[in-house]
Amino acid sequence: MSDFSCLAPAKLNLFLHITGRRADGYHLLQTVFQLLDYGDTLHFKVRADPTIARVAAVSGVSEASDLTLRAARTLQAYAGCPLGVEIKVEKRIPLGAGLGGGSSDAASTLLALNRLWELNLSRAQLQDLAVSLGADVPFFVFGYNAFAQGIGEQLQAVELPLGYFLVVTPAVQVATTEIFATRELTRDTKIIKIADFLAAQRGSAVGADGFGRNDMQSVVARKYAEVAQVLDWFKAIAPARMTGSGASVFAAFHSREEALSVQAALPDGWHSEIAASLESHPLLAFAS
Ligand SMILES: C[C@](O)(CO)[C@H](O)COP(=O)(O)OP(=O)(O)OC[C@H]1O[C@@H](n2ccc(N)nc2=O)[C@H](O)[C@@H]1O
Ligand SMILES: Nc1ncnc2c1ncn2[C@@H]1O[C@H](COP(=O)(O)OP(=O)(O)OP(=O)(O)O)[C@@H](O)[C@H]1O
Repeated sequence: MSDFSCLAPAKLNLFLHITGRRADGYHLLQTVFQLLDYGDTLHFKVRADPTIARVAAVSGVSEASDLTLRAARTLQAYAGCPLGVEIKVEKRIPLGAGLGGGSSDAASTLLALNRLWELNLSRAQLQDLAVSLGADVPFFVFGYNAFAQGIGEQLQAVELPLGYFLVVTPAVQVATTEIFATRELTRDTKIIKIADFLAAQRGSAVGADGFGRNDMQSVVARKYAEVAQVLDWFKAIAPARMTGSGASVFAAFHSREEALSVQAALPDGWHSEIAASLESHPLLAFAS
């Protein structure tokens, strides 16, 4: 069906610090987002009438909550665009895994339709629209590996070393809202300067393992035994950490071979991917 197809890449949070809370209840974060070369594939077919439709449902995602449709409708209304689109998502990024799948699908929809509908909106305008779709969406529109603050919408590009990530996703979906609402969550981690992270990373391993932590990890591991089990397994093998609000856990390696050898040792039945780091969103050149 497709006029245009593109990747909606997954992300990792290399560390995730919760430093406070806004008056509206949203949490203030400091995090480094790493783009991966693996993700969903989106297909778009522009329509001459204003209909926005999905060709096939993503399993477990209702029409009303589908972030690709919400992104397209938000953009159409903002720009007063008379055109429509049919969208098909080939889903690879597991749901509720902390890999930003829905957010990335939404951002790629904004970037692709800005070009396909010939709207010429600026990146800053798209980022403003993005935050209304979810806290992780502005990062994917920004399109570079980034240090993020605020609720994730204040972004600063960072150069990260190239590397390979083994991402293990237990068979549970973690609800981000539930974890942010947990009373025992640490919400007062000391504010860092990005220079601290960059200095720690210089000359050290990819993924800057060791720098900072994921403040949601202990809460998620207590609630979801499957996540605790994956973190435990890695203890004797390689430094590993949860991404976002989980459930995925990742470890960083210098070569694909190293990642493959650890993957080969995983217990039978565990779902895993090996992904390389990506410097920028593949749609950036197309969308601007
Ligand atoms: C955990 C992260 O993935 C880290 O990158 C993000 O902070 C979550 O981003 P997201 O999935 O795009 O989250 P959203 O869909 O915007 O928010 C889901 C819910 O999580 C809570 N939420 C989210 C982001 C944030 N900074 N503080 C929050 O308290 C809010 O209750 C919100 O209603
Ligand atoms: N295209 C989509 N792909 C995945 N989830 C979607 C999509 N559209 C809407 N959603 C909804 O968003 C919810 C969160 O999905 P997602 O996979 O992005 O979570 P996540 O990886 O934990 O995200 P994050 O890292 O941003 O917290 C899903 O449970 C689903 O209801």
